[in-house]
Amino acid sequence: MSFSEQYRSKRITATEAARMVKSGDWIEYGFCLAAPRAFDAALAERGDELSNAHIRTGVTVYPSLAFEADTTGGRFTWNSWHFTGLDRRYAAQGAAYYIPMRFAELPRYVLENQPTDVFVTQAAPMDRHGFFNFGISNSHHYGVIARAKKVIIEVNERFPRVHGGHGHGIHIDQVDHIIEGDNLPLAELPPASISDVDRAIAAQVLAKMTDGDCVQLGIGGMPNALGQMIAQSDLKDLGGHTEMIADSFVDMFQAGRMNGSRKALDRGRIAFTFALGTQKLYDFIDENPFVASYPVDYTNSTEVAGTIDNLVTINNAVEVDLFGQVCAESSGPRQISGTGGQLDFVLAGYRSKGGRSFICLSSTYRDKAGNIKSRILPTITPGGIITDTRSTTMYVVTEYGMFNCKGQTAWQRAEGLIGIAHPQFREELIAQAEAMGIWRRSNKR
Ligand SMILES: CC(=O)SCCNC(=O)CCNC(=O)[C@H](O)C(C)(C)COP(=O)(O)OP(=O)(O)OC[C@H]1O[C@@H](n2cnc3c(N)ncnc32)[C@H](O)[C@@H]1OP(=O)(O)O
Ligand SMILES: CCCC(=O)O
Repeated sequence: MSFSEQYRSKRITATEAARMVKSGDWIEYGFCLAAPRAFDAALAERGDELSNAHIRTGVTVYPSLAFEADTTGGRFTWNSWHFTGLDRRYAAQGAAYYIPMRFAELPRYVLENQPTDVFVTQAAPMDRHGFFNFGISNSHHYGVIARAKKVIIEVNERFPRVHGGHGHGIHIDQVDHIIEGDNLPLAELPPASISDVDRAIAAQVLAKMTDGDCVQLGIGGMPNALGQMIAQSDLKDLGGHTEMIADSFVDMFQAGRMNGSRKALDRGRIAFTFALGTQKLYDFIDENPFVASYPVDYTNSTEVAGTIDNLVTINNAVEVDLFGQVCAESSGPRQISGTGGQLDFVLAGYRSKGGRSFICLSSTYRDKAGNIKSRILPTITPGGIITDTRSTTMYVVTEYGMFNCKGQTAWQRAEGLIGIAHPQFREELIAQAEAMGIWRRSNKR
C-alpha cells in the first residue's frame, strides 16, 4: 500500500478516536505544544460514559476541555510531568497531580513504569516519505510510542517541520489512526520584560562567560531574560545545547552571537528537546538545519551534555537555603512547576570541562498579600521540594552577588549565601544561622 493509501485507511474523526477510550485507560497527550486539541474536545463530549480514566501530560499550554468538564476526578484524573499555571489551577480545583520526574529519565519511565493505553499527539502533516513530524516536542515520545497500545496522530498544518537529531517524528507504519485536527494556532509564551534585577544578575553571569561557551537556558522568565542579555553582549561563537528552546535562542543567533562552530557535539546546530515561545521561534525552527531536535534522554543526559566543553547552564529557583539546597519547583508542598531538567543540567554543567552551572534568582519575592519575602532562607520552606541537593549546587546568583557553593563548608556557605541575600534580611538570616550552628565567629556580617 502506498503512503497515501495507508493514510486514507487510517484516517478517522476525532469523535471516533475519542470513542476508543475506555474507563480506566491511561491516555498520554503529546508533550507541551503537541497536546491534542480536537481529540481532547471530542473526549469532553463523552460525558459520563467514562469513569476513572487518566490523562497524563506535561508543560500544559492548552486548557483541557476533557478534564475541565469534570474536575472532581470522576471521569479523569489529570497527571502532569511538569506543572504550568494551568496545571496549578487544575490541582487547586481537585483531581490533578504532579508526577515526580527527572526529565532525562522520562523515556525510561514510560517504557518501564507507566503503561499507556492511548497516545495522542499533534504533528505536522505526513511528508512524502510517510513521516509525521513532532520535532517541536520530541521529549519522550519515542518511548510512549514503543509501548502504547494505540497511537493516534492529530495533524496540524501549522506545526513546523523540525530537523533531528532523532525521535522527532513517526512513520505511518507505526501509526494506528490519524485525525485531521482544526489547525489551531500553537500556544505562545512571550518573553518576560527584562527587569533591573535581571540586568544585575546577567552582568555577573556574562562576566563569567567566554567566547565559544555552549549555553543551556532553563524555563521561566529569568533564564530567557538572560538569553536576551547574552544576545546584546559581544560574546561570539556560542553554542546551544538545551532542553527547552525559547525565543532568546533566536535572538542569540540573529545577533550573531551563536553559531555552534566550536561545539564538538552537534557542531553548528542547537540541540534541544522541546520548544516553547512565540511564533518567531516556531518560524525559526521550521525546516532550519541549524536546529536539531532530540529525545530528552539525549539532550539532558549528563553523559551527553556533560561531555560538551564549556557548558554554561542557567536556571531559576524559587528558594535557596543556607546549606545550598535549591527548591525550584514548589512553595512548601504546593507544586509550582517541576524538577524538569534542572538537576540534569546542574550536574552536566559541573561535569563539563570548563563548565559552569548558575542558579539565578531575585533575592526577594512579593507574596500575594504584597509582602516582600527573602528567597534566601535558613531552610527551604517546610514541605518544599529539594530540586538540587546541596552537594550538586554550584553558582548561586542574585542581584547582590554570586557565590560558588562547591567545596565550601557549612559556615562558608552560610556566610556566602547571606552575603548575596537582600540586605534587609541579612541580620535575621545570621541569627538563624547561629541558631542552626552554621555560623562561625569569624564570619563577615
Ligand atoms: C528547560 C531546560 O532547559 S532545563 C531546566 C529548567 N527547569 C527548571 O529549572 C525547573 C524548575 N524551574 C521552573 O520551573 C521555573 O524556572 C520557576 C518556577 C522557578 C520560575 O518560573 P517563572 O515562570 O519565571 O515563575 P513565576 O515567577 O511566573 O512564578 C510562578 C509561580 O510561582 C510562584 N512563586 C514564585 N516564587 C515563589 C516563592 N518564592 N514562594 C512562593 N511562590 C512563588 C508565583 O507566585 C507563581 O504562582 P501563580 O502563577 O500560581 O501565582
Ligand atoms: C519539563 C520541562 C521544563 C523543565 O525542564 O523545567
